[in-house]
Amino acid sequence: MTTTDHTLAIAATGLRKAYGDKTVLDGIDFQVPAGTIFSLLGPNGAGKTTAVSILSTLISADAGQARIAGHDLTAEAHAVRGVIGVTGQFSAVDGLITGEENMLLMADLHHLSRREGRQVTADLLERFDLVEAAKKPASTYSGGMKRRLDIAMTLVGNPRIIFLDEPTTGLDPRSRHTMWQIIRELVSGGTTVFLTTQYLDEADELADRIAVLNGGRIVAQGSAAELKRLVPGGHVRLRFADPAAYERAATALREASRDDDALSLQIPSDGSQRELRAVLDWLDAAGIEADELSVHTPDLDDVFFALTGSSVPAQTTAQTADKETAR
Ligand SMILES: Nc1ncnc2c1ncn2[C@@H]1O[C@H](COP(=O)(O)OP(=O)(O)OP(=O)(O)O)[C@@H](O)[C@H]1O
Repeated sequence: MTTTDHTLAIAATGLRKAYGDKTVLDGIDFQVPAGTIFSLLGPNGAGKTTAVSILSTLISADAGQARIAGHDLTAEAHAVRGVIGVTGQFSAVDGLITGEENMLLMADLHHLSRREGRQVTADLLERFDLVEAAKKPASTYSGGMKRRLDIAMTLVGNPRIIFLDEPTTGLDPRSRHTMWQIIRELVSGGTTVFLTTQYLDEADELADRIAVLNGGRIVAQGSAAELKRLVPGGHVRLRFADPAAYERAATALREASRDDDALSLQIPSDGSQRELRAVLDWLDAAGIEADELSVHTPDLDDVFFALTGSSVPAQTTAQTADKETAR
């Protein structure tokens, strides 16, 4: 890695944590460059929340070290708290008071003057589309509104690094997309985001780097594209309208698997330009024209399954868009 230390928002080495004889984190290492989104992806109980709790100084690790914005997690815990914001699964929102009052309370906690507090609150309520709801008790907010308020409250302290622990769990598809948009905007403004999720499509959409956590260990780490290359499953699909052309192609292309009903052939491929060109050249040389050619690259579902051996949460499978690209 070429990144020098001061450009790293988070650097963790050998983090361990056990509860009794149950090892939750078994020595995990990762680095998060400033201004990027890092996603810790793992099934229920993998240890994601534990990792966030350690990195945000809520609990201490049994072993290992971490630096947050250059500050040592244990020796400089106070400085660490000054640069981070945390939005957890259990919201900090107080339902009995209004959204605006929740924000003002946060401004007080950060020792902002009354004027500053009012200004920041007004700006953030506007930015998170909560102006209309601002004077209503937060208990009347929808799940998506509560999450937005929660993040807005986290931003009052102007943190450079934000930990978002499963920010879209339980949200409907529209609210999830709004949340993704919010996260992207945060990062384009220079904030670093450490995101935990059990949703592969979420990590795929947002993260610059993804670490797959399973059984207390990071079993793979890389960009979504790098992770997808770890697993087989890529192929090119040729579809024919003319049964005779289909037959000719199927006879000549022995390695292809056939789907006689759909008149389509599937050829294993890594989806690279070179392999795609080979298929096109072969079609040209044989004088066969396919009516449709599509490339399927393995998606994170395939990766997750291959790495963790566990099945993917049902919601994720349903929401994962078809990754086929047709021409
Ligand atoms: N305070 C605690 N005492 C004992 N066990 C704990 C404690 N906190 C967490 N655990 C255990 O550690 C494991 C990891 O929990 P953690 O909450 O970090 O997982 P997670 O990946 O965030 O899962 P989820 O997606 O369900 O929130 C779980 O088996 C959990 O039961």
